[in-house]
Amino acid sequence: MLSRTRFLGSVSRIGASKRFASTKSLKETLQEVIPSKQEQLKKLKAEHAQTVVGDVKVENIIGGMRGIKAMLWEASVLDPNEGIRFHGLTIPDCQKVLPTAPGGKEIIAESMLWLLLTGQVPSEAQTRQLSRELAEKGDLPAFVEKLVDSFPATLHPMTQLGMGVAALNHDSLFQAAYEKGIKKSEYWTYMLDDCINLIARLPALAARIYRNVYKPGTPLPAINKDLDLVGNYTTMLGFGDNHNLTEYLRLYIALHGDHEGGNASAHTSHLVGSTLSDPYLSYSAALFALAGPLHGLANQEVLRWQLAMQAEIGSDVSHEQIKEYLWKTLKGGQVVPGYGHGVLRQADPRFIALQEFCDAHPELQESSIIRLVKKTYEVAPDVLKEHGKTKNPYPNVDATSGCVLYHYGLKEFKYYTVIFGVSRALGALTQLVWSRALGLPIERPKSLSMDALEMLIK
Ligand SMILES: CC(=O)SCCNC(=O)CCNC(=O)[C@H](O)C(C)(C)COP(=O)(O)OP(=O)(O)OC[C@H]1O[C@@H](n2cnc3c(N)ncnc32)[C@H](O)[C@@H]1OP(=O)(O)O
Ligand SMILES: O=C([O-])CC(=O)C(=O)O
Repeated sequence: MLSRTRFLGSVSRIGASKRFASTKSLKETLQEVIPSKQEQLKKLKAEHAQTVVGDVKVENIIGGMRGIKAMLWEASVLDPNEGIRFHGLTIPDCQKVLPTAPGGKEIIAESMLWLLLTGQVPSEAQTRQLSRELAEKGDLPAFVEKLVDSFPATLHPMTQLGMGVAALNHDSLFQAAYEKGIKKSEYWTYMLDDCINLIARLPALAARIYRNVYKPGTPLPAINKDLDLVGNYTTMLGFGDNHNLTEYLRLYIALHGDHEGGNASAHTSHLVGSTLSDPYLSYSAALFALAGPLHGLANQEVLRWQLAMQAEIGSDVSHEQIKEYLWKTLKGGQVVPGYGHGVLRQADPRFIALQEFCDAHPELQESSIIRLVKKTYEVAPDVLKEHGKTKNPYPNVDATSGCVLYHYGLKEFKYYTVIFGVSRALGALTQLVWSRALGLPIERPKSLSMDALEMLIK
């Protein structure tokens, strides 16, 4: 198991620029950071355009492009064994240096967003300033409220979220400016404004969907200008008085924010954005990728699977009983949800961080579903190794994320991927700003038919 202590040494490697951000606003900070990144890209193009950094095998082409280094993504890089680093910072590094909410211990969305966008650790004051800006911009336009209210409660919450986000493009500043005719060098500023407006509005949209589907007729509280984004989100969901759930959601939303660029949701937003679609349309598309059970929807599937296990074999079970249940799932031709990964080859450090949250909260240690998740983790890797198919027999973040929500009373698991969707905006939208600041082109890889591939091989 990867331990938190294993990572602590890396905090000392954080560069001075990352530790001491100035008092400038987010836009001013980006204005300062962008020229050196533009210069870095110019140099890479001039000096290394023809340098080979990998080769493409037939297995990559027919295997979901796994392993091909083919995208620029600034905010985070994923190592198969160590997991994610955000601008070089591991999760424990971030837990040490990123500002939390007043009275809270967990990283908040605003400090993670600042880090992702600028590569700098924000000060407390900058974090609060961003919280206020997001709260001030958080209300939904009336027509979007009406649209969401018109959806049948039977429409999956992720479909509702994607449609709501797409409709918000009515107010896209980038699209309006593009129509007027702005210079390429100005694209990123309008992108940034759209991205901030979208992130600000996600809690109200996502909470409205929750209320409509699961708590119809209950009043949605107004946004509190003195609360952070997730504090407001939890309050609007109706769980504002549960401090531990609020803290858990802060951590959850910060950690799920970015996972480099190749994952299906981030890649989708990058692809759509590369056509100069605005951030609302780009991120709406990303949400529909996140809604697949092999990706974000796995957190709903994990809970469904763990509850079915609990119903069949009980809560107080032996390793042997869990092993048998795992084999039953595998022999039934199904995947074990929450295990395996396209890149990771060790337990996901996000999983570890969420498990540590559970270990630090006595009410979670006593929870039968959390105990079952932990016990499953003690057995599943060996079973998956013996099964011999998956390249990574270890848990990913989804193996535990939904089960904690369930324990805290947020039991409607079809809603869980919506929370992931509120989070993934941090990283996907960050890259849209950077793609425009760096002037990246439309994405258009080459495809081949099997006949064409065979000709190439000959
Ligand atoms: C936030 C996230 O998106 S994290 C991922 C969430 N998804 C899940 O937890 C769903 C379960 N896991 C999976 O389906 C896969 O591991 C994925 C989709 C995450 C990664 O897929 P791949 O990169 O193709 O995995 P890999 O190369 O290891 O797959 C090889 C084989 O092992 C199988 N396999 C992979 N993971 C599992 C698993 N958890 N249980 C059973 N079989 C598995 C694959 O289905 C594949 O079988 P096939 O050859 O019959 O097609
Ligand atoms: O990286 C991936 O492919 C899937 C994943 O864990 C994420 O997107 O958070």
